[in-house]
Amino acid sequence: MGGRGRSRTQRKHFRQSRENVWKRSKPDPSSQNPDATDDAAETPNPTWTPFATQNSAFDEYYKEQGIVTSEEWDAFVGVLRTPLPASFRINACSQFSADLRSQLENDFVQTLQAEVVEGDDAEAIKPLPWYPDNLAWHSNFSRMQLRKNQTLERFHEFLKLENEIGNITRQEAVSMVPPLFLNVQPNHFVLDMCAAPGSKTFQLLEIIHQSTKAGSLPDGMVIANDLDVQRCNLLIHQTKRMCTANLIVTNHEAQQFPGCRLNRNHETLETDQHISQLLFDSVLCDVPCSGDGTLRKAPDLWRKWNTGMGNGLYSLQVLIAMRGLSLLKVGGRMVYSTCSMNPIENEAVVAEILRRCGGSVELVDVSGEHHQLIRRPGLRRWKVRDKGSWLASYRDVPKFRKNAVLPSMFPSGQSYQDLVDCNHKADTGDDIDKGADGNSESSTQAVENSAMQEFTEEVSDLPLERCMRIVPHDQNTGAFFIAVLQKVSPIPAISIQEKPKIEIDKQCVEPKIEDSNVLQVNSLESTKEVLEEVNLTDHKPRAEDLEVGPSVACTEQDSEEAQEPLKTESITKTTGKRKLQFQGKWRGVDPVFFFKDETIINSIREFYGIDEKLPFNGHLVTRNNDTSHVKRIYYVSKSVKGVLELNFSVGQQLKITSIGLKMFERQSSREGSSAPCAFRISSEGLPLILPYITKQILCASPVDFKHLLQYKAVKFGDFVDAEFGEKAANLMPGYCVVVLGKGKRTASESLVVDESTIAIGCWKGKASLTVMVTAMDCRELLERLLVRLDIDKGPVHEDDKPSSDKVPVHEENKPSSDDAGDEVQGTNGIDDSEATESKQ
Ligand SMILES: C[S@@+](CC[C@H](N)C(=O)[O-])C[C@H]1O[C@@H](n2cnc3c(N)ncnc32)[C@H](O)[C@@H]1O
Repeated sequence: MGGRGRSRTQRKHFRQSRENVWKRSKPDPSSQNPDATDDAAETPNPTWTPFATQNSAFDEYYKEQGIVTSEEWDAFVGVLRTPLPASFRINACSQFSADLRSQLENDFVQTLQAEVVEGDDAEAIKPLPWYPDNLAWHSNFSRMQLRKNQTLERFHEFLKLENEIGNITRQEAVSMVPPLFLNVQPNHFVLDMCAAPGSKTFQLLEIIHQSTKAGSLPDGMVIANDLDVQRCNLLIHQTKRMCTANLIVTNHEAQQFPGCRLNRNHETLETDQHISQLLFDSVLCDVPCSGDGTLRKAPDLWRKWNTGMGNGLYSLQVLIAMRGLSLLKVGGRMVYSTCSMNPIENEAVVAEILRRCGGSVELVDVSGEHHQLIRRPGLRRWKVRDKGSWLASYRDVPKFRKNAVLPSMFPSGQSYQDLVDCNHKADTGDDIDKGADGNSESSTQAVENSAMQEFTEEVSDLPLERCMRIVPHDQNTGAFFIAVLQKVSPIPAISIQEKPKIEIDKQCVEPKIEDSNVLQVNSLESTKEVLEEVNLTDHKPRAEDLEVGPSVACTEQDSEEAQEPLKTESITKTTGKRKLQFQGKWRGVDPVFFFKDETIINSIREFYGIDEKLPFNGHLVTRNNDTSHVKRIYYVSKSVKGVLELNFSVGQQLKITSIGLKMFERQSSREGSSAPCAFRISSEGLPLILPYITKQILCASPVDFKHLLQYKAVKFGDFVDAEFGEKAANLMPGYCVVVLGKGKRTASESLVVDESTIAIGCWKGKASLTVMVTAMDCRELLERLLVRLDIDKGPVHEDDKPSSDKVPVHEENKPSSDDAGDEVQGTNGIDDSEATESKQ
């Protein structure tokens, strides 16, 4: 499973208004820097001037924080000012992962080396040493070079195509690190709290699926959540390439992610309920951040950077991380990560959550894991900068800034009063260990001294050196911060003394960084205090998110009612065919229904001869309760089914934007007029269902399979293997599956499906077979087959040689797609455009 998504690109929906990173259309005199000329060679436009890759506030800030030594400073900023080299990852679940790796190792490594600038001894491309199995690669070409340099075209085309298909993912090297430290297992329930655009979700799914056999599904699952709907769509598009039935995409504020806890009454009622609340084995908390670790990719940030960006996000980051920990099972791991270098968004957040969890959460020492990854220890001392002043302790915070600068942002995590109290305790001898000499007076004095010391330069007493900071000049990457946390016991009931008032200095914070590291200022406006584990009250949805029907103000009562899914059906008068419109609980999101229409299910099972071993009961869902209008039927794994059942029992607390694997699609009227079954198998669903299909399936010789991919439609009489042509002619009209045969007498071969089996969906028309695979997928599959089977040079087996009356199909005599064209709406007419089925 996975990595064989045959989806059509719908990029236009997702193109962000992101500025092109290393060029600027209109010169901005205020930000021009005559010294920053190092990227000028990249552009063909002589009037182009590079970004000002300098910001004195940035320099002052990070020099003072000491994230690198003063001797290293020049090397550090020097690398930050150069474009980021491209990196990518082979999808471990792809059928072609070994082929792709071998192509990189044996072909591109050599051919691309010629393109490396003379005198530069760096490798053109190389595997990232810390990533398992040579699956992640670093290239010394920037994205711009790949786009502009014609001799790199073949490699660039390779990256684009394989990325689109889902065989590789282009991803920043450092962004691949957090999932590696999560220790995810195939049976894990994983929560990815801030998941869009989804590169780490994809990695997590790969791990879940890593040892899955053909036709089976892992026990684990991933819930990928993001606050931003548009970005959720991008995430759905990304993860569709994975072809997984083990994913739910949700759209919540992560700090209020619902716990879906069943109350006791429910529990007694639903005796067969397997899951009684949402708790996860692993949580990825890749929070929104200021993103200055991405400066090499987004140099525009040089101009925008200011200290308010990090300070303003601190409270939200703490809230999200706390929510993640409360949803984590005891014994589970949570990785907290940012692409920011700022200690306020990093060590200060980690320190605060450790304090709040009071020993129930440990910061894990991962220095022995993935040791080839060069990382620096986390800081134990830092300062806060606010409104142009350096603050060494909370004592230094002016009164009017006390709402914006919090005690917990400082290394001691204490307010002045806390320290005074602490000294007082020391004075009275409470809670203070006697000194080794038993001299309490000297101990008290020592504490006082240390408290006073902290006023001048605070040092955290937590083991923050266990955090990891990746800096760009260590291994030619972006920057990243990672902390691995383990929950060792339930989080105690603590009263949060510090009520973090989320106050953003809007003058300081730039609200738009249109990148994967988006700063979401608006999300903060509705942020509330996180619910502690002990009072994990059921999540109350935001009123504005609830579907209450047109022009009805949402009252508290409405939202209560909305918690009862059955009562939320409302009849809406529409002008179209559909009079009855079932509204879901969440505004703008189609509701999820278990699909139980026996007539349709039986007709599908019967038509394709689907073995009963593939369970349908409770595994099929739709986004439309009107079965006569259902367009798509999705398949969900057992784990996802369990979560869905729980979600129904708790009043649909989860706002689900996407769920499961698209398995069946209704034939359009043109396609389906002559087909006995109204549904075809979707290309995403084919790998899962393939081992269970016993009808409408044929095995083609490599030559005939190649011809299908090349010509898209082949007349029955034109197949090289006449027996295959005959069998194809005898199929029922409509959708069918053609498997690439391995043996000699392919058409009569008994079908054995395993992970390496390659199959495509076709349409059986009156006179021909027509492939139902996108042009791009055909191209990619052909390329892979040519490499793997060496079939370009002619028939693979002697017996397959065409006889004089079985002339192979050439371009000039390629079969007309007359009959197929009548029925198939564009041979590749697979419409993947909708993330959810709002138009069903
Ligand atoms: C650093 S990016 C995540 C990158 C992602 N993990 C990946 O690897 O592709 C942060 C994400 O957090 C989302 N976000 C911002 N505020 C949020 C909130 N309160 N709850 C959930 N997501 C939020 C943003 O929309 C953004 O997509």
